[in-house]
Amino acid sequence: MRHSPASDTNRPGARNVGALMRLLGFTRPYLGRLVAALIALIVAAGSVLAFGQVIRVVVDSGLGTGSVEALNRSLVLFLAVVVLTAAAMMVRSYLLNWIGERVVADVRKAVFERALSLDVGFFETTRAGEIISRLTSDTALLQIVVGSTLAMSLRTSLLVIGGVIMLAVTSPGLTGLVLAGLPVVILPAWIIGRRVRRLSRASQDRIADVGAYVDEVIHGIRTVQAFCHEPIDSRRYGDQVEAAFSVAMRRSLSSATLSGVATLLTFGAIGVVLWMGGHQVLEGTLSGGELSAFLFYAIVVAGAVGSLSDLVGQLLRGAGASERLMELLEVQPAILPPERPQQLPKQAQGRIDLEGLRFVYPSRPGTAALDGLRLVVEPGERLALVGPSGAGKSTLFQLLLRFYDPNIGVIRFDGVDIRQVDPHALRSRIALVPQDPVIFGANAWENIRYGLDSVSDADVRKAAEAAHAADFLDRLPNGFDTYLGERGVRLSGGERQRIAIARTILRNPALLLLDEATSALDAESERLVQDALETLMQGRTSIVIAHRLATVRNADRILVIDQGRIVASGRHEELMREGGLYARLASLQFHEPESAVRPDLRPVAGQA
Ligand SMILES: Nc1ncnc2c1ncn2[C@@H]1O[C@H](COP(=O)(O)OP(=O)(O)OP(=O)(O)O)[C@@H](O)[C@H]1O
Repeated sequence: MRHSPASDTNRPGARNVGALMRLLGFTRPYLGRLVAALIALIVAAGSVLAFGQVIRVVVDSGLGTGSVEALNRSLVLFLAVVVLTAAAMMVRSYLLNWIGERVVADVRKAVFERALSLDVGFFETTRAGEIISRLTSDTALLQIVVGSTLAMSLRTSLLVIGGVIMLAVTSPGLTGLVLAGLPVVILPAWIIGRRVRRLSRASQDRIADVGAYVDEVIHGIRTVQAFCHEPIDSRRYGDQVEAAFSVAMRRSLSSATLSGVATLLTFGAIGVVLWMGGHQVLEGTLSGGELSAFLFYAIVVAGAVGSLSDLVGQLLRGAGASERLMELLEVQPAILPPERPQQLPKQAQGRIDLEGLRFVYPSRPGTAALDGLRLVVEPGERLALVGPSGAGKSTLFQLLLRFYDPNIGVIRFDGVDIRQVDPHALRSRIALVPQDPVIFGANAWENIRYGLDSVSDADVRKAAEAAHAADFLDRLPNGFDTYLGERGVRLSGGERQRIAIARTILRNPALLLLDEATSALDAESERLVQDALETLMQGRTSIVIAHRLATVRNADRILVIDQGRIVASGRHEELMREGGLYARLASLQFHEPESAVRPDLRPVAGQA
């Protein structure tokens, strides 16, 4: 099942509630703590309600009888209830927060693990930012919902129900009055509350816009400065900040109005109760203690009802967030290991067999990226792929690594259909050196080792030496310990390639997939990279997307690919003699001094 992620987190409804229920499934391992937390929650809510009775006792028995001893006794009772309430609240708060944090940690790990297991096709249709926002802001929202909102809603509901019962017990007459007047208090608060919620959401969205803009500008700072784009960015950013400010101010105004109106109505209503209750006390139909208790319950219920609408809003937001997360958890990878994976031969050879391969990218159903490819690559063979842009060369690499499965045809690696093999087993025998290798935010040791934790420092150094990377790494401020990557030392194109080559040497793959850099390196760097590649290719099968004359000259065989088909194959000299597409491409593509290409094959105006 493939999902295209929903972006609306606030849509209430059955699916949201369902997602929230699935989220609750994550609390199952912590059932014991959950039950303890619920007990603490009920005790805390109960003891808050008990306060009303304690107040009644203090007023009627303590103050009303005029006995010091009775007052002392009632205060001891008061203290006992205070201690019980405080202890229950503490336990509730700790346990629920613990569960909230735990569930969020578990959800984060589960979602990340799922994201890592998905096929590359998924990442083509889903923006990285979308997944990151799910892992960070959605899980943060969940933490609040699981750790507090759910509990607060339960507690508030208990308080409302319990409070109304206690009101009725204390004075049925006054309760009827309060219930009749309740809509007058709740309705305006509810209407303004909705507006506040809508504006908070809008304000969050504006802030997210501001964040996204900063991210884009900072990442592209070189382009921004090179094009003197600063004043424009500054102005656009300023506009966005002002937009965020203006929404925030509208929200603040509504929320200030809400608290003013709520205070006015609640206390006004309490004034009315006090006035009517006071009359009943004067008439002797109600005791002072009962009136105090009644007021206490009225305040508790009013406060609880007031916060319920907020809590429901938060719950819905949390439900939206959990829906987004659960959706990601349910995506099934398109590339899965078979149930009973076949083993590759123990001794890797690096033989490849492509049989009638046809592949269409799911997002481009109209055109075949590869069409009827038939090919055998012998162990140790050096194959160069040449073809115009968009011919399907990188696509072939993607299929060999089983990032996609072909629509028709079979790929065999050392005689075994790669669909019958665990993708990890297959990929551990293949190494890809991309055009622009990724350098991670770690030191050189980690960058070269990249997951092969058992490899010793001495072996890492040996690999770096073979890749001609040791010299420049040693010259860095802290040698191999220097932090590389985006926030560390920036490396030149040739240096990055040599690190990638060292990384590959350590892996000792049977098949090497190499996408040569299109950008020309300076002569010295070029020689070092070529030299390192030469070492790397010794004794393994290699398929190279060729952009260098030296590569095609040294290749055992060159395949010319055009529009997903093999249109010619042979050695450099043969293909040059044939003329045709290869000769034309050779003159255009290979980064070599002009004199290295036959003069008659230099691009002719209009021919490209
Ligand atoms: N992920 C993708 N989704 C849809 N179409 C794709 C995808 N990747 C490549 N294509 C299309 O498939 C065709 C073959 O692309 P491919 O990247 O294999 O070409 P290439 O020979 O490697 O080109 P270049 O030398 O420019 O890298 C092109 O038409 C390209 O637009």
